[in-house]
Amino acid sequence: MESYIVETRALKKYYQLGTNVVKALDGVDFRVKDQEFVSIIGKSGSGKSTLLHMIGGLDVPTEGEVYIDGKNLAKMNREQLAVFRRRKIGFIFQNYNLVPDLNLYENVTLPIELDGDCVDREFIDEILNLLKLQEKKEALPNTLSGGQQQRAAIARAIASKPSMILADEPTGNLDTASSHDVLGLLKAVAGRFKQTVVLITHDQDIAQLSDRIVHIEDGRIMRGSDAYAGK
Ligand SMILES: Nc1ncnc2c1ncn2[C@@H]1O[C@H](COP(=O)(O)OP(=O)(O)OP(=O)(O)O)[C@@H](O)[C@H]1O
Repeated sequence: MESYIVETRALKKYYQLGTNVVKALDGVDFRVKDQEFVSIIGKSGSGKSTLLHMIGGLDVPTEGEVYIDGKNLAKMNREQLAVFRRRKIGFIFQNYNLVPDLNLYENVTLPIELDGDCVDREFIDEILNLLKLQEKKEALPNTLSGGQQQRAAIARAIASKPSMILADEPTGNLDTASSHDVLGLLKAVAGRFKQTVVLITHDQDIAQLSDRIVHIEDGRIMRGSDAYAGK
């Protein structure tokens, strides 16, 4: 049987708003193979972020299960889930989330330091080289361009050597040229370090850079858009 690094089964997330129920996810079976680069594409409000949050263990489903590397997230306690998130997953968000008082290098190594781990300086240098940030190591975030800040956020996500990168609209604040630049680099770096990438976008051009595109609409994966569906 094929094994997947990500597998959701009949995943549902409902929000009760007054007398209304918002079905953010309504029965999602989503699978990702190890080292795949998958884009999830869909309109605003279709459920993309909700799905990514469930995969990353940032939120709990109303029904259904999430398996990462064959492990059911619902079976983990808080502590195990926190360790799982830190070790396995690198998150990249649209607004970079860099710490303004720390320079680029310090931002990139912060999660490793917080985890009490040793910083692998050679590895960090290699990442910064690949992301074309070597010259900017000492720079504070507010002196960097949007593209540079997002590349710094990518470096930070990769620095702790997670097996999977979850990226929520990482190019949402960038112009077209920078978006392609950043995405191309993310793809190259993830390939180099054998990382799986799940990326959310509403931009068809960006999605084209991935190995596979999954369409989501009204909390459901559209028929035929998941290449593994029915297998
Ligand atoms: N905490 C919440 N409480 C109530 N409704 C929510 C909550 N979070 C999300 N929703 C609703 O769930 C649906 C899916 O939201 P989600 O953020 O996953 O969409 P999205 O596809 O990521 O949208 P966008 O592209 O605008 O970020 C939307 O209708 C949203 O309003």
